[in-house]
Amino acid sequence: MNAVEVKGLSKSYGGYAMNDISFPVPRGYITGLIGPNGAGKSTIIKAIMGMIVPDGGVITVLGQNAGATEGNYKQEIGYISDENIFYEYLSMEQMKRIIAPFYARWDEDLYLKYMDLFELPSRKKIKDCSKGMKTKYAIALALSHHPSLLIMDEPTAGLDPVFRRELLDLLADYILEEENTILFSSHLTTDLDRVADYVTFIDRGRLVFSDNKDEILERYSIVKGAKELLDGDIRKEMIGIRETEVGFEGLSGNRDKAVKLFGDKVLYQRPTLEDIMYFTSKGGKQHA
Ligand SMILES: Nc1ncnc2c1ncn2[C@@H]1O[C@H](COP(=O)(O)OP(=O)(O)OP(=O)(O)O)[C@@H](O)[C@H]1O
Repeated sequence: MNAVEVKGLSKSYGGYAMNDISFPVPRGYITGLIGPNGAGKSTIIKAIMGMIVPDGGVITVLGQNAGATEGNYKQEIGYISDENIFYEYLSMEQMKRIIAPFYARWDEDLYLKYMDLFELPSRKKIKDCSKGMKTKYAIALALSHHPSLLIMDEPTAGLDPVFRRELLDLLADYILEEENTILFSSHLTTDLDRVADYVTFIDRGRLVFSDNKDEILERYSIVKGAKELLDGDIRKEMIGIRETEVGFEGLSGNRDKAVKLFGDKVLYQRPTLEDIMYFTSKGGKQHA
């Protein structure tokens, strides 16, 4: 079963168009939403949260239509925005007192545990918090009402490497519990390399793929070879190519086919999500 289903989503703004995006967020797993700056990740997340009205498509969240006013499915969602959505002039404690009553399953002890764990001073005004502190605060609030679906828009962007790791451990614990689900958007893909089960990749408003992460990393391959091998055949097979002084490095979307075509004349390496994002975006631009 899917916690979220996005079907045929489209949305345009001035010079930007997102067209016919469909992907699932399977229940019980971590799905990463990746893409370069401006790809449309926040637009998709806002549409899932019912915060913007799409031009077309249907989004179901925990069995309800996104944006539906009836029902209380939002009780089940912990949302971490990439923007500050709190009243800046309030302290963290004052803001919490406004937010907590909206949630039937608010757990004050759990909130205090996270505030302590994240070393957040509750009397500090939100405007005086660093970017990382604000993110930690948003995470504490989001987790303290026992959501079954955690939707995080670029949560690791302002965090130091130590806390980033702690957060990933925390998410790993969260996902162990019952049927909890995470949708996690980021252009910093190393975190998702580590924790995602499924990955949806958006590039300039179009869906590149949405699949099991391990299958994606098996299917794609980095291909490295000497410059003299770089002919039309190789170029045609590659999603993107980077030429260096001595040779080339490219990305193939089909490792088996590349091996059949080029045999042992080139080297094959398992890519990272960042490699896939880099070559797809760059390759796409070069051939546009
Ligand atoms: N309210 C708006 N009005 C006009 N254009 C918008 C609006 N919101 C988003 N856009 C445009 O839509 C496109 C996608 O933006 P979006 O914030 O979804 O990208 P993103 O993938 O989240 O990027 P980033 O990684 O930089 O946060 C961009 O070109 C952006 O300028």
